[in-house]
Amino acid sequence: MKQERVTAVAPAKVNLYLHVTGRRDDGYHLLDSLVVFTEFGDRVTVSPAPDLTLSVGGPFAAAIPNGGDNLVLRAARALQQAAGVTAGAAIHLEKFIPVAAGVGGGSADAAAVLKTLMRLWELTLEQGRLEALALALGADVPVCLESRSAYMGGIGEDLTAAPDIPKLGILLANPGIGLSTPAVFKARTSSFSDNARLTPGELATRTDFINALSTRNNDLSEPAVSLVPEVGDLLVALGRTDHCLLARMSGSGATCFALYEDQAAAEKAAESLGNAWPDLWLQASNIR
Ligand SMILES: C[C@@](CO)(OP(=O)(O)O)[C@H](O)COP(=O)(O)OP(=O)(O)OC[C@H]1O[C@@H](n2ccc(N)nc2=O)[C@H](O)[C@@H]1O
Ligand SMILES: Nc1ncnc2c1ncn2[C@@H]1O[C@H](COP(=O)(O)OP(=O)(O)O)[C@@H](O)[C@H]1O
Repeated sequence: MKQERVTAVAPAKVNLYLHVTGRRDDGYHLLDSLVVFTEFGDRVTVSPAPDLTLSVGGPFAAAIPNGGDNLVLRAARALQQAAGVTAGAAIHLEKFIPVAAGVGGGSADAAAVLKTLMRLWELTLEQGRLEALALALGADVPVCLESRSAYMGGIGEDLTAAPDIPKLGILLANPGIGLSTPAVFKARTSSFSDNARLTPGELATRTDFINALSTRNNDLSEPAVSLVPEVGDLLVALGRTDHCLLARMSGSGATCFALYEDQAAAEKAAESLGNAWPDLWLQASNIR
């Protein structure tokens, strides 16, 4: 039956650890990261229409381009071309994820629009072609297609599903300052790190998992703090919230996260942190 309207959540991405393990000749960096997704995210809706159009709503609508530069329209056009589609679509994006924030908002939107348009246009695209199309849109788009916990290698295209990870609540916190991904990679001064995938034993219990994560890093937080010192203050503040298990920056920042036993503890932490730091953007959720 022809789809009238297809909706999907575009979940925020979090790098629980991120090691920079090398650099390619073209300047892209090789990564080793455990990537997870939150229950919180943007929302993408596509409906039949003769042309491709985009409308954007939600709290961060004004922070993204609403024309052809928007990743959502770039993704839709790339899919149209790859599959030889002549139909259009009216795309509506509700933007709840902060922008240029290290939580993959644009990548999640691009992945969600690929998935929803494939259903709307009743397309089957070979998985390898879809993944190549996703990677051409951004290094984080392939992992967002699955939106499941995964180890990410290469520049983002080498994905391995992660075993089940213990249930955890998460608090996302953003100081309201955008950080450019290339600028953060460029500001790195330290040497390359090793790959550091977790062993099955390190995933056995929540305590084992948190201990294991504590021995890994986000190699981009040092350069991010050098560019935006507020990120360092935020990490200290998150680490001091009641029952915080781990506080760290995600991706190239500036969003930081803290892990808790459940969402209720994350919500309590959000309340106390919000009182102390009123212009902070805060969102409690669970890891999916
Ligand atoms: C750092 C990460 C970690 O998950 O997340 P974010 O901070 O963006 O959320 C990602 O690798 C980002 O992915 P994404 O944001 O899609 O990157 P792209 O648009 O492809 O690349 C933007 C720029 O970042 C740098 N870049 C990106 C990925 C990578 N593996 N090495 C790099 O050096 C390059 O300078 C590139 O020109
Ligand atoms: N739909 C979109 N959502 C977010 N950012 C977008 C979108 N389309 C284009 N952009 C641009 O992509 C850049 C990266 O944004 P984002 O994906 O939020 O960053 P990050 O990967 O660091 O979380 C920003 O400069 C933004 O203007």
